[in-house]
Amino acid sequence: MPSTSTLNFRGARQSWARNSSLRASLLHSSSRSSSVITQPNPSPNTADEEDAISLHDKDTAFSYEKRDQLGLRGLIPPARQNLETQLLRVSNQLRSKATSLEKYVMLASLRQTNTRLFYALIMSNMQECLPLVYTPTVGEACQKFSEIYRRPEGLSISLEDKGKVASLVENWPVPAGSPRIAVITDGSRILGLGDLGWNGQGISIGKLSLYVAGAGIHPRATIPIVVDLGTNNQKYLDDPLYLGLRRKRASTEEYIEFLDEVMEALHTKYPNLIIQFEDFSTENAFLFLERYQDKYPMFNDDIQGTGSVILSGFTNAARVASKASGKPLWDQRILMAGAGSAAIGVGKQLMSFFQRQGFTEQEAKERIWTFDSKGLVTTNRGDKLPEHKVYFAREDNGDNQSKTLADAIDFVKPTCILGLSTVKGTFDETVIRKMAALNERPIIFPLSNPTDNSECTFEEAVKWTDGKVLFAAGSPFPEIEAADSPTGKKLIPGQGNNFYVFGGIGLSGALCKASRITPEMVTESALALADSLTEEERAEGRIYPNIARIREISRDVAVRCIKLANQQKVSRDGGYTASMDDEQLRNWVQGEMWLPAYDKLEA
Ligand SMILES: O=C([O-])CC(=O)C(=O)O
Ligand SMILES: [Mg+2]
Repeated sequence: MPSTSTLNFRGARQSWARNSSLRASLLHSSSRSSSVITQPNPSPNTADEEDAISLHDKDTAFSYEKRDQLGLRGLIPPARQNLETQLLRVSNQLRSKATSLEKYVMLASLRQTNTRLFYALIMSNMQECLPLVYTPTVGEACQKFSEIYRRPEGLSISLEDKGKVASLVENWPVPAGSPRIAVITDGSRILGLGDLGWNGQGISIGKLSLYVAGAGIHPRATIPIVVDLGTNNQKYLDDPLYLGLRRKRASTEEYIEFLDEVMEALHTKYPNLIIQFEDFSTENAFLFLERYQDKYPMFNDDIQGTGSVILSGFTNAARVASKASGKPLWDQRILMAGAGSAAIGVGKQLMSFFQRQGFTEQEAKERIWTFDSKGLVTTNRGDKLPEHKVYFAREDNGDNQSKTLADAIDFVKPTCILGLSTVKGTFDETVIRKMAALNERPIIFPLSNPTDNSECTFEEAVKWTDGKVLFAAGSPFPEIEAADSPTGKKLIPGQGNNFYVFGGIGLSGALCKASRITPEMVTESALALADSLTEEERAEGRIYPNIARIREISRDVAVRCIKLANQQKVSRDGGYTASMDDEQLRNWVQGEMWLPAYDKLEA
């Protein structure tokens, strides 16, 4: 093992030091421990002694006996404090920070120094912490990732490593078979912020923090990955602090060859690893999904995860809208502002809403319109459409070439508009008022992230529809109190963000050792999410469940996806999960979810 120069406690004894090597301490792993995964489906969550040490200090929670054993007497303040007291301290510290970015930096350093305390903190207050660890703050953090960098937290695989990726993967400090989930990005389209190059590493880390907090994946069983194929962001290329490769992005051929090597290396080393593709630019997102989905257990979060969550929120919103208008549930017309990876993914998922009600594929497709920067996407508008836009391109528009969204609304008469444009203000007053005039309960989902890119705010949507809107955004917005609400009732904005499902999808794949993440599993995740809304939540006007229940939701999504994986024969757990009834499966999944406790080692 490397030297002990990075020890938190330099004087600690060898036994402690062994687990505090550079790699172990930076990456939350123990090179000795093999407790993460053995056969057939062990709990990775046993908080044994080694685990506690490798997941870092319990600090003042160590008993005096333990301090003696580890050579820590005198290196920790005399007080013995449990997790709750430590939580109080870090919550206060967090609240004392002035900006969201400072809070992000503080939380990241807590994740690196006391992993359990970090997760205990965010799980104890999802509402406050989620926007700091994830959207929207993670967007700013990625933009400045090279500036705020302290220490490595994931794998960086760059073009410089071509031909050596397999040996690079060997450097990841966990035993073979252990990691369960990787999130991989090339940084080329981070949220709605464009090409951030290597700085996209922050999105892999953020998503995996949610995998742990929201789906109970063991922190050590996660691998955040950035593949660095250069960047076309000149600002970074000129910035001396930028930590990525200083070159323009590689050609598509080079790209494919390199990604093939990366996927092969990861899969060979970790055959059960579920690989989530995140924030690849549209063309590459589709390209790699098509290339790998029948070969590896992988999925694309922006195409499939977002599609699933919107299908779920739309289904719940359509039920409310149909009740209010007295029109049939299927009587929906959807106009999407945007035609990138998320938009097409959402469109394709939404088709299953119509197909489940008896529509053919063609009929379902005809209830969906796309609109991009050049106007309504049609086959006769005179430009060459990229392949992914062709599917939803209209042929039935006659002479109509709506150039503005307002024109398109007049033409399409939608019941629902979805914002996937990354352009703030796309849903302006004219657009929103038109939707309110057309519909009893207009469905308006401004989905672009982070908050600054949202097509409209919750307040605007409420104001311009007199509170009639059925709303979900990609990023969080504050609730509107009864006193300020045009309806006299408290209004709660939905957050149609893929975090509702990606954790459950990934968890299902990891637990049943799925050989593939099938499109049907993704659709199942949407149905499970829609079904998870309780009567109380419906009565509160929600179309998505309260995020505080994310663990329960991830469990239920995982259970449904595992059952489908068994039916589709893509699970590879030797019939282990197929042998369980529903309740057994639910309890087993629940038991597999890691909890950030100090457990028996607590003082
Ligand atoms: O990360 C998020 O908040 C949702 C997402 O995948 C994206 O916007 O690319
Ligand atoms: Mg994304």
